[in-house]
Amino acid sequence: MSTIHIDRVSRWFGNVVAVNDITMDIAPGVTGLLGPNGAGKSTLIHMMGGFLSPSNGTVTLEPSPGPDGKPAAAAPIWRNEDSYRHIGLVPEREGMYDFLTGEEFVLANAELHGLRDPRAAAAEALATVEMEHARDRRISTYSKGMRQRVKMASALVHHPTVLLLDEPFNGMDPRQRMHLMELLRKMGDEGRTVLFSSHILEEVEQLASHIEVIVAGRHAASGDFRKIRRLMTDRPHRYLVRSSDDRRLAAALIADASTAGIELDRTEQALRIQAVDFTRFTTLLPRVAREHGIRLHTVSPSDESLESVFSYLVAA
Ligand SMILES: Nc1ncnc2c1ncn2[C@@H]1O[C@H](COP(=O)(O)OP(=O)(O)OP(=O)(O)O)[C@@H](O)[C@H]1O
Repeated sequence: MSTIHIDRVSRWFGNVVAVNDITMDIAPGVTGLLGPNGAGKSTLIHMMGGFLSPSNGTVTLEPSPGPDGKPAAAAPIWRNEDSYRHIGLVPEREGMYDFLTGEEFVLANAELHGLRDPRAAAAEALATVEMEHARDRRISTYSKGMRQRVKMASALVHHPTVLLLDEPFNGMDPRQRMHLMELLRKMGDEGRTVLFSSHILEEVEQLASHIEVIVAGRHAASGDFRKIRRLMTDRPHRYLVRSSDDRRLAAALIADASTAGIELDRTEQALRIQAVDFTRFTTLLPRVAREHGIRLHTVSPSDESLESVFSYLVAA
């Protein structure tokens, strides 16, 4: 069982601050790292994997106890060869050695780790991701999903206790996605520390028992899916509503506590409604319309994008 401790970590590139003073622990089991594009997920993962040095703060690995059962000392990951034995990283980048076969690619990593029987280890890792059938084909002939799986095999070849995956489901078809989810879930259940990044909430919901949210380089929220979901549904929601009588509808809705503000948008010829209690408002609106004989023409959320949800979480 390994834990990664991220302590007041920042990373900047020139004057771009990609990760800004983040503190969190990644414990055994499956953790989802959720955040919109450009949030700093890849940068954070690369620091956890020892591919990138923090500009400030420390990323340390507290490895599983050795064969004698004694807990090993926590050590910084950056430039620490020993920690690389515990970590497998599946990068998002497609840049691979296209001229190699899948097997050669995985074998190269097995050799780099100095494994006793690299060939057997590579064969086992390729079998784990169901890629034996294509092991002799060049990577240049692989589909996106196959490339993803061969990267995964390469990251798993030395049986790491920590597996880090950057946007692993990108480009996968539903079957491959399900298979990878099963695999990651199994690894989490075995007590490995699995962290994957995603900007898709539903993906994270299906797999992660614990979620860390980062936005614009900052740690925005942490908890289980229900807690994060609650933060999202409890936030003010904005709707654009068009009806047969906007003024009467506005007057009737504003009387209810679930509605925080209503304005008449003349250009859109619609009401802009801010609701504070999502569940209550969604039952209130059709009821009020029915009671007043008003027909609803359009009801559309005007800020449902993940970005706006995230910006709310950050401001909270
Ligand atoms: N090598 C680099 N040089 C300059 N800026 C960088 C570098 N790497 C990342 N950045 C910047 O740091 C910020 C965070 O990038 P990062 O790739 O970590 O985000 P992300 O959450 O993984 O996004 P995505 O999902 O789009 O990959 C972005 O503004 C990005 O442009």
